[in-house]
Amino acid sequence: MTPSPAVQLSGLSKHFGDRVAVDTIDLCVPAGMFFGLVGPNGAGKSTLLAMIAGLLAPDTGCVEIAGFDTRQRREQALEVMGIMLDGFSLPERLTGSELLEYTARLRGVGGASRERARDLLEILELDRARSTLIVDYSTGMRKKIGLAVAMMHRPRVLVLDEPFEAIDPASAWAIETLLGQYVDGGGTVLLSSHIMDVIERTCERVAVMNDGRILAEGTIDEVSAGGTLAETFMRLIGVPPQRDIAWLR
Ligand SMILES: Nc1ncnc2c1ncn2[C@@H]1O[C@H](COP(=O)(O)OP(=O)(O)OP(=O)(O)O)[C@@H](O)[C@H]1O
Repeated sequence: MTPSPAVQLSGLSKHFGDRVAVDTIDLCVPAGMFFGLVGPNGAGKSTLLAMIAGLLAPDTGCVEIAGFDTRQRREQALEVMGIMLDGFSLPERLTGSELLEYTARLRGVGGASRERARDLLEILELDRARSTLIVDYSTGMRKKIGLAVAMMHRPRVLVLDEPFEAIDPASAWAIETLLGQYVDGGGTVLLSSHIMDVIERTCERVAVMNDGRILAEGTIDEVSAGGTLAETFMRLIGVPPQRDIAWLR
């Protein structure tokens, strides 16, 4: 029997007033896939990911995570998912280790929690800040602890909104390796990013989004069509108009 797709979206839409943030999207992310979502600012990526994560109710359509409908079988869908979304608040008065211990208890990780927390803190180079409160973390450190929280219960599907934003190159490499291992072990990653070379290097498939719609979807080679992903992006989205600004000279 073929496994259910990790993420299946059918006719998903979301409006904010007159603005259509997500416009009737159908998308299938197969299990075991490293999948990238790219698009310009305001394309609707965060809105789409928030609906997938079950944190924003769609106006129309449905989301299934590993075969579980996020409305009808919400508990099961949330159980199999790890999420890191933009603007997700963290408990500021805990240290990174305390937050992972707390997450492990909430998620019922049990005896494996110490080893997992140690591995994640080490790989994400947060172990040196073991006793630092989250309120004192840098932006990049907050991203990294958010990723560790998402991974602690070893979910089947990881939904990550811009996990490489504000991350230094060495840490980005560590995160790429970590996510690569997770996918090699059968996990599914769905992430958004503005960093095209990371998407090209890590993802098997990519979707290009603009104005709430998916303009192209396929393997990196299919979507890039002999060029680079950045070139395809510019071709599909268009380049902002350029003009000479006299006062800059
Ligand atoms: N809570 C909200 N209320 C009103 N409008 C919103 C809200 N959230 C998003 N929008 C609008 O929906 C559209 C899509 O926004 P979204 O944040 O999903 O884009 P994005 O692709 O994630 O952008 P970025 O790359 O800049 O993070 C934008 O026009 C945005 O202004």
